[in-house]
Amino acid sequence: MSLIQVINPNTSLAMTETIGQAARAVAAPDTEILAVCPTHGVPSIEGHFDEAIAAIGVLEQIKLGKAQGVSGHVIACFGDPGLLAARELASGPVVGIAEAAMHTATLLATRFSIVTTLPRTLVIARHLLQQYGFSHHCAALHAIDLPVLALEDGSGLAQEKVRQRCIQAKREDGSGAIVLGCGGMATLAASLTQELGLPVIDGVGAAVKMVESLVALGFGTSKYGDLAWPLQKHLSGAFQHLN
Ligand SMILES: NC(=O)NC1=NC(=O)NC1=O
Repeated sequence: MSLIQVINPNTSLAMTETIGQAARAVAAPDTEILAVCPTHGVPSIEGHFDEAIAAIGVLEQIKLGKAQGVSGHVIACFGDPGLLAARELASGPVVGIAEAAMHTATLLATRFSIVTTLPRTLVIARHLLQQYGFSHHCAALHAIDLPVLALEDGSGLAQEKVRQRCIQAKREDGSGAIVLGCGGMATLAASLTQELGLPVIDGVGAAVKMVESLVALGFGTSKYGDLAWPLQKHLSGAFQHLN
């Protein structure tokens, strides 16, 4: 039995539920999904400032997950906030949804497009493409120009905008696959794949399967080199609980 912690780095309980649903939809029968979010922090992550705040919440959840004996962790925000810091802290594998979705797309198509939320988050996706080495695989990036939490307002407007942008990307980009650039879009992937006739990839599901595979192969995060345990220091004030 594997217990995989899926961390929504923002504090939206509705989005945590959406993300948990997407994770459970693909999890193996012997995998239990523990969908969590920080108790304090930022309600949605839409820029560098939000990512910095969210990263602390990710580290708190990693620490809690370790104490609960989880086999591995998913960081379910498309900016992969705190990913390398989380890997220093974690024993098991830690996979971010952007990284997972991009890797998956390159296994299915020679070029992919990304459809995300606000235009100001496009640069974050571009930075990740460079960091992970996928810049030359990404044909185009699109933003629906709606805030992250519009995906949870029940109107269906954001979901329809995602659908329209995916149709446009298929028509214009020459991409063979599309990556959904927000954890809150996770439950849209299967229906869009069906409708568009090409892989529309949700990073939550991709990351859950990658963590399952890494655990099944007997791998945890390397503790040799820069991802070794954090150096022992006394953390003070608001960070004492991370000691
Ligand atoms: N590009 C994004 O929309 N990133 C995200 N912000 C969140 O709060 N969750 C995401 O996945």
